[in-house]
Amino acid sequence: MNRNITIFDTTLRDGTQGEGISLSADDKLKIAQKLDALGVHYIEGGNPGSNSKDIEFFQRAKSLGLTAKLTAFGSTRRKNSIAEQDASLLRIIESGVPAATLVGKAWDFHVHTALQTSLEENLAMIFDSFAFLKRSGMEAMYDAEHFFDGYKNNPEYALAALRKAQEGGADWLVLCDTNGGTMPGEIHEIVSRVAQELSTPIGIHTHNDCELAVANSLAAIGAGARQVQGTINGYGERCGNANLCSIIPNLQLKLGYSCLPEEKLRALTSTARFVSEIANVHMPVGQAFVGNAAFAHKGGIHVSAIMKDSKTYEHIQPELVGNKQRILVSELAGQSNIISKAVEMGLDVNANNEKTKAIIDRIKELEHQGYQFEGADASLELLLRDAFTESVSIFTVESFKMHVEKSNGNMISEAIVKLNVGGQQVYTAAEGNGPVNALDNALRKALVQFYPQIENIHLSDYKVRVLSEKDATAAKVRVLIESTGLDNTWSTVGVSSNVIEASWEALLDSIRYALLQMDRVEIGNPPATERLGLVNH
Ligand SMILES: CC(=O)SCCNC(=O)CCNC(=O)[C@H](O)C(C)(C)COP(=O)(O)OP(=O)(O)OC[C@H]1O[C@@H](n2cnc3c(N)ncnc32)[C@H](O)[C@@H]1OP(=O)(O)O
Ligand SMILES: CC(=O)C(=O)O
Repeated sequence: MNRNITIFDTTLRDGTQGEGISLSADDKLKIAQKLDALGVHYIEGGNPGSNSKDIEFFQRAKSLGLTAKLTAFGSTRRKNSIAEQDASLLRIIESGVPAATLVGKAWDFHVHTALQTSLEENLAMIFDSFAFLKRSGMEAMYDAEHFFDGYKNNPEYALAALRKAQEGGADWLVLCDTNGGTMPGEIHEIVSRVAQELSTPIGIHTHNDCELAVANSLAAIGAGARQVQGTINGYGERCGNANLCSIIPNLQLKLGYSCLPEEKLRALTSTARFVSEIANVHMPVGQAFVGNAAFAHKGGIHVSAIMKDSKTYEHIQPELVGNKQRILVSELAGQSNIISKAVEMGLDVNANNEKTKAIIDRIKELEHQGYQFEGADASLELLLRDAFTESVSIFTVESFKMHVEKSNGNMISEAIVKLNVGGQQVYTAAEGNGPVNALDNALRKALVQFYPQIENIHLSDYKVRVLSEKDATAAKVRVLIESTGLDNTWSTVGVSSNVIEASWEALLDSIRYALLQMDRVEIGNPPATERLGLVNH
């Protein structure tokens, strides 16, 4: 039996039908290149009959030299018209791509209600449109819209629609679960019947309205479909399309089908993250296979076993899909979490070390106070280095002052910091577009003469969360700061009942971590406020 599966990516077409997703022509070109590098077989670039951005995309994509086949999307000709004059079909041919996908009705209810035409006219629309594209020398796929709903309502008509596309010369019959309401058992049964009735290869296109798009795609492949359509991260209309980032590894690593060359499968995680960045859609950390937490271990019992053999809590090796194992440190940690993290940092730590037990207790206590270290790797590293290495204090903070004023309608924030850097007292003031920005500017200004690379670091994210009584011992705020520079990104945390103090704490950790990265000096080791170098404030 042929176990090669054709991967058809529609991130650039159906993916952009997802709420909140809008891609420029430049974005689309970048994503197309990434998809090509991943090794997908077809890239549906858009709908040239819909808008000029998609026309521009197809025009510019010609020079990309893609290995994947670019595909343009459109619908069957309009009712009571002729294919040769249909604007949507003409735009597809003009786009110059080798392949086209035409959506056409397969549900009698839709023909009557949405198209408001006769069942015969819809069949003629399908036949004429494919015959025209084939005469124009294109490869052509039939996206049989609402095929499963149509089949359940009127199987003979749904099959007749497929036969018309086949007679017109369609190269693939792609069965669509457009409303996403079909169950995996039904998909298997219906695809099996289609595979018996028609000779043209079958594809599957599912939507995720019942959270079953991946399961339904796998069911269709099991019943004989050989092309699977989907999007990166499952973006798409309403609840989304079938997620190729789950379908591909499930087919290839679990079910023994061949979708992508093994080495290309390793690009899956970076592709998913790249597309999420360009689409500006946050990726769920727990996204299967490619999420940041897909192989992250938090519970002490899990980590203890993972260190003996990662198969104990991992269903595949994360590297197969380009992801990696992560060990999280939190109040649920045991000594295995701490040891594994410390070893990752190159620290010499063993299980029976008194310091290990002390630092676990300290982390649990800090988490109880509202700190959260799994999202603040750099603060955690400082804590562990403080605990396990000889330390040298780089600077101490003698005081800081904030001044916020509204003058002539303008808000002004000014910060003054007094530091002691290697015995030398430094006193600086700086303004900022808010108190935290002013503090950050004043701190850098004080340190830049000693550590010029600090100029290259900036705050890339700032989050404040109010902790309720149930999260901590008293109402407080937790500030998480993400900093970028030195070819790296790191996160730090601060907690206080005062948002300025919590921000200051996270800022100091960020700067101390940066200095550590610069490999100039070791970071200081004081506990609590001293840990932050805050002598007085
Ligand atoms: C299941 C899917 O995801 S299908 C793809 C859905 N994606 C999109 O719709 C995004 C791109 N769409 C567009 O830019 C526009 O809708 C266009 C350019 C295609 C059409 O725009 P308009 O001509 O203004 O029509 P409008 O969007 O209001 O309505 C769709 C028309 O297409 C007709 N139509 C729908 N499906 C088909 C089909 N398979 N074959 C032929 N005609 C169809 C409808 O009957 C309706 O015609 P009517 O105006 O005579 O009632
Ligand atoms: C064609 C398509 O996107 C659908 O039927 O869902």
